[in-house]
Amino acid sequence: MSEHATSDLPFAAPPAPVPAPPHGRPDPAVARVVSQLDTPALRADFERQGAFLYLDRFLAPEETAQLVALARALQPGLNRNYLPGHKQGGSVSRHTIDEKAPFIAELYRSKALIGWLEQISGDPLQVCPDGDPHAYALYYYTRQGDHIGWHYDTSYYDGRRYTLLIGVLDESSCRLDYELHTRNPDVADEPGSVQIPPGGIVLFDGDKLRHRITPAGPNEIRVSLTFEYVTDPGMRPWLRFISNMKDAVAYFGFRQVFRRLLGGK
Ligand SMILES: O=C(O)CCC(=O)C(=O)O
Ligand SMILES: [Fe+2]
Repeated sequence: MSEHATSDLPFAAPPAPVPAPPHGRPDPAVARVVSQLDTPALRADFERQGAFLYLDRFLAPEETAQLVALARALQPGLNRNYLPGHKQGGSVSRHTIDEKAPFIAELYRSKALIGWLEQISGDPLQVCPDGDPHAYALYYYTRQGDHIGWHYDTSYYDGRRYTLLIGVLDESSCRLDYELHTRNPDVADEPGSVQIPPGGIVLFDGDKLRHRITPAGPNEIRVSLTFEYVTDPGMRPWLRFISNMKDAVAYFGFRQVFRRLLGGK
């Protein structure tokens, strides 16, 4: 079901060492960025689009460059999955990120970022519990046909689940296709399609946005970073089981998802 891939790198260079963090922490950089945005107008856009927002520019160039360097450095350790008809691609879980790319973990917890997302969504937001391998993760589309079929980012939590996608690398023809308002009988469905440039973002309520990533062509690469925030981090035990199984099979592999339960690293 999964393998460690090292042979599909479209880069000539050998894997780079994990780069040192840039000067300064991500939080002040995000604070600077969001202070320059017209947040009330963006909140209105989010509402009008049924809990969806796309910004082609968000992160500052330094933080974006850091993400690009980390994505390239972590690529050799990714976990590849193939679910016929639904998904093919690679991912790096929050556990690997914690070990090798703490800059990303810090960005995830940035108070300025979470505060801004709360303003846009209108919901008080919390980070996901430590055991959730999906709390923050990198997705890689590096082989021809890598894609994710139509789906919702269903919340298994007791509260709502928001997904923040951050564009990291896009040298691909992949598109994020989506349909707004599908769960709202009073508003007509509204299709759309974007590519997320490095440093751009997409924010949505996972239960409201039907979306997919179209298949990569040959010699293409796309990497996106996903952050998941919730309004209530409680989860019923059997839904936790389903969520863990989905993450093990579709994303990160059993070792990453169940390593705490199994007592391993
Ligand atoms: O790669 C992306 O940008 C989004 C992937 C996605 O929709 C998912 O894994 O649920
Ligand atoms: Fe998704």
